[in-house]
Amino acid sequence: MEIACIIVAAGRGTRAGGDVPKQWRHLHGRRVADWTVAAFREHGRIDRVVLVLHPDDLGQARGFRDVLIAAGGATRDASVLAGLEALAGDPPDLVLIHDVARPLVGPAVIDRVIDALEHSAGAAPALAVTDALWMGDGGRVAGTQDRTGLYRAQTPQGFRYGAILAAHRTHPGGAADDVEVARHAGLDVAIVEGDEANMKITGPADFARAEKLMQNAMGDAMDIRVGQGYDVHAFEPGEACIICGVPVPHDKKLKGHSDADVGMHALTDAIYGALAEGDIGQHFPPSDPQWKGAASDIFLAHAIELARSKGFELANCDVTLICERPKIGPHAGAMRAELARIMAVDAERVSVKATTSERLGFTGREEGIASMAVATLVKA
Ligand SMILES: Nc1ccn([C@@H]2O[C@H](COP(=O)(O)OP(=O)(O)OP(=O)(O)O)[C@@H](O)[C@H]2O)c(=O)n1
Ligand SMILES: C[C@](O)(CO)[C@H](O)COP(=O)(O)O
Repeated sequence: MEIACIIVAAGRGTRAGGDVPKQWRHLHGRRVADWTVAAFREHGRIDRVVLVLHPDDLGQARGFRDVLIAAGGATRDASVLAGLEALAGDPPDLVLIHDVARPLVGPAVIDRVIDALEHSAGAAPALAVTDALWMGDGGRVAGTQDRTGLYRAQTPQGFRYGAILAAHRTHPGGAADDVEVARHAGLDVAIVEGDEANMKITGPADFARAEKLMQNAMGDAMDIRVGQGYDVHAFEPGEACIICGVPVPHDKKLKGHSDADVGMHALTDAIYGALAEGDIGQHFPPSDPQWKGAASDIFLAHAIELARSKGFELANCDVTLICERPKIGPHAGAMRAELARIMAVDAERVSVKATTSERLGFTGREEGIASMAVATLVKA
């Protein structure tokens, strides 16, 4: 049974406000979209993830690995249809459709939806309404509404792929969700238990609520790991050194099998160290010709993905570069930003600093650069 997930992320988040659409704002150190994508990529039963982006946001696609990107439409249902069409060439058996704005979706809700699809053409999580319901008019109560049998709908909403594709293709548009589209096409939809934590970030105040829920989820079973890394590369004739992903003009370059990015190598080793997963040489042997001249972001991205696959997030990292020259200070901000981009974390969690060795030893003689790094990983 092949299962795909479509995450719709092409909305503009007008009700949430802010300088950027809500899916690109940070929550507990990562973008909302990163949390949502990770919830499905790290769920063992989902084979493929499609992320539907607004055409103006397609540049964000490079921040996601092993995710199929589709361009969304002007409405939520147009974006869902774009995601479904992106799978049509190689159709899955089942598809789950989820709002990017629900980053706190947990594995149990996803499992309940998938399990219900064994016996139903559609299944979706919901919570029974427990508050009294009123009609309002001009700030006054104008009537009451019986809440019996009423539910608050959540996502992911799951369906047999062929049936929901056909339903969306023929729907006139304007549906609030995919259950409405499915029911319009005569499909039966089962209700499974939702989760209060699976809230949708809609208004400005929802960020604070989501942050609190995220902190609770992280704090429940705190598992903290610390790792250190150390690396050295010698100079050779050249015009620039690549350090923490940033080309720094110099009258020498660093010598190595890859791009010799001494800072990024130390940080990568710190992450492997925190995971007790050996070191960079074990994962990317220098004897292997495919890593010759490789950009070191591959190594760092691998280490952080390994951490995430084990349920860890980077709490912070600190890289120290030891050299007389080139001067690191003017480039430290760009280095932090680049390391943060590769690891998909907030730059505020990434430190890059430098020191000299007071002209002592090999760094003092300007024969090369040394780097030390520390990384802290936290498991939710
Ligand atoms: N044209 C659209 C509109 C919405 N969505 C997605 O549908 C989900 C639910 O929509 P909502 O919370 O309303 O998000 P926005 O449309 O972004 O918010 P707003 O209505 O406040 O602008 C979100 O994941 C949103 O990105 C989409 O993919 N394409
Ligand atoms: C699909 C949905 O999340 C179900 O609750 C919701 O209807 C979509 O968001 P919107 O605020 O209604 O656009």
